[in-house]
Order: sequence, then C-alpha cells, then structure tokens
Amino acid sequence: MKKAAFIGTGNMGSALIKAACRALGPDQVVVANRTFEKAEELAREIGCQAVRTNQEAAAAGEYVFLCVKPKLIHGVLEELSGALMDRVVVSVAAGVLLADLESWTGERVPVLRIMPNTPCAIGAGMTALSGGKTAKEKHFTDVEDILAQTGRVERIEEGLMDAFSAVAGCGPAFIYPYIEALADGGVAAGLPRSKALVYAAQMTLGAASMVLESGAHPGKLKDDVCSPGGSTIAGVAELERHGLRAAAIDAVLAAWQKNGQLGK
Ligand SMILES: NC(=O)C1=CN([C@@H]2O[C@H](COP(=O)(O)OP(=O)(O)OC[C@H]3O[C@@H](n4cnc5c(N)ncnc54)[C@H](O)[C@@H]3O)[C@@H](O)[C@H]2O)C=CC1
Ligand SMILES: O=C(O)[C@@H]1CCC=N1
Repeated sequence: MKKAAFIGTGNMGSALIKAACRALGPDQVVVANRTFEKAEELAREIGCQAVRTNQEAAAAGEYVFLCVKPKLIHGVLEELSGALMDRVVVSVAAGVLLADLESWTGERVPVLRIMPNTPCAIGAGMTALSGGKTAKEKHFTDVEDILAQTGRVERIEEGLMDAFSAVAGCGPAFIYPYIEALADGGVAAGLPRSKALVYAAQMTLGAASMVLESGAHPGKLKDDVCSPGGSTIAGVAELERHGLRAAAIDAVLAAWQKNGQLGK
C-alpha cells in the first residue's frame, strides 16, 4: 500500500504530487487522471506510478487526494464508492463542504479538506487544512507530513476556508499581474524585459519576506522606503490615486463570494 493517491493531475494536483514525492519518495505516490497519458507523463517525469482508473488509484493509496474541479467531486466519489474502506479522503476542491464530502463518502470514511496554492510546487506554498467529524489527529499529522515539502501548512476552522482560499489559494493570480505590470513600468523606463521581470519578482519576494520575518506592519515597512520628498512617495501617491487598495480588497471579496458558490 502506498501512502498517497492523487486523482487529477492538473495545475494543483501536479504541484501537490511533486511535493508529496519529495516528502514521501516517489515510490509512495500513485496518480490517476481522466486522460491517462497526462498522468503517465507526470509519473515518468518524477518517478511515481500512474494508473489508468480512479478506482485503481484509491485501491493503491491510503490517503486519496481529490484534485478535480469542485463540480466533479461528487461524481468521482460515487465512482469510488466501495473502494474507500480504510482510506482517508482529502479534497482540494474550493467551496466543497466537509459535510457534503461526508454524505457522499459514507460516515465511516474520514474526510479532510485542504486549500493549497500553486507555489506548493516549489515548496513556497500556503495551505490550510480542516477535518471532518471522524478525522483523527493521526489523519491531520499524516496529511501534514505528506504536505511537508509544500511550504507553510496551517489548520483552520472550516468556516474560514472560503476566506482563506480567496487570499492564499487565489492570491497568486492577484500578484502575478502586478509583477508583470511593475516589469512593464520598468521596460517603459528603459530596462530590458528579462531583467525587469527578475528585478520585479525578486523585489516582491524580498518585500513579502520582510513582512513575515520582521513581523513589522506593512505600513511601517512602506514608510521606511519613502524618503521625505523622494521618488517612492511619488509612486505611492499614484497607486493610491488609481485605487490599488480598493482593487485588492474587492478582488479578495469577489473570490470569497465565488468560492462559496463553487461547491453548489
Ligand atoms: N489551481 C489552483 O491554484 C488551485 C486549485 N484548487 C482546486 O484544485 C482542483 C483542481 O483545480 P486545477 O488543478 O486548477 O484544475 P485543472 O483543470 O488544471 O485540473 C483538473 C484535472 O482533473 C482531471 N480530471 C477531470 N475529471 C476527472 C476525473 N473524473 N477523474 C480523474 N481526473 C479528472 C483533468 O483532466 C485535469 O487534469 C479544483 O477543485 C480547485 O478548486 C485549490 C487550490 C488552488
Ligand atoms: O480558481 C479557482 O477556482 C481555484 C480555487 C483557488 C485557486 N484556484
């Protein structure tokens, strides 16, 4: 028996599969996808096993990670009914409630939800974890061990999962356009495109690390960059004039509302 089976090898599934292979070793990971060739190609790349059906994956792995679209979770669980004895189901799907997962799997199957993000692929992810009624401490710690190479993992109440998803799950897509736009500004000011992107991305990484490592309020860190009468405050004033903060808050709220609808 392998430790982890993954159903769905798309953007999020493949990021988690790579991290699980690093944490457990590829011999502990089995993967399946609707298009087998896609699972096979990933398995060949990282050395884990690909199987042709979801049932084979569930039969081979103790922790069964469901990495398909929210609307497909119910159907996949119906397909797996009878194959989940002594298994633990871990859903990655946004907006699909633990209570629904429990009703679709049957009461005796422990169920957990996780909300990862794509930077899990390089060990820089932020993932939340919630457990259903029959999930035991061992199930939490086992999932945390499987996710050990994905980055930061935190247990949260399920009621906060949609809000967490909006900030951390969707968040990378709110940051990439910003990095791209900063680089565009750099290009407009004369930097070569390839250099401008590296400078913008490394700066973003550094600024985020300052928030996490210093514990200082982002407002204070911003103030530290703004020399009186200098260039930074001129740029900050432009961001405020264009409503950067309102745009960021509205983006998170729109994603939060949508997350709540995805499982329905
Ligand atoms: N993309 C992201 O950043 C994040 C996604 N999620 C969740 O992860 C799940 C997957 O999302 P993505 O990876 O973005 O989608 P995706 O479309 O990239 O991947 C889904 C994969 O599932 C496969 N698939 C479809 N039906 C299947 C079936 N019946 N059996 C086996 N495989 C099947 C598809 O061929 C595809 O490879 C969603 O539920 C989403 O809410 C959660 C956090 C972040
Ligand atoms: O866009 C989505 O629906 C998923 C949920 C979190 C990130 N991607």
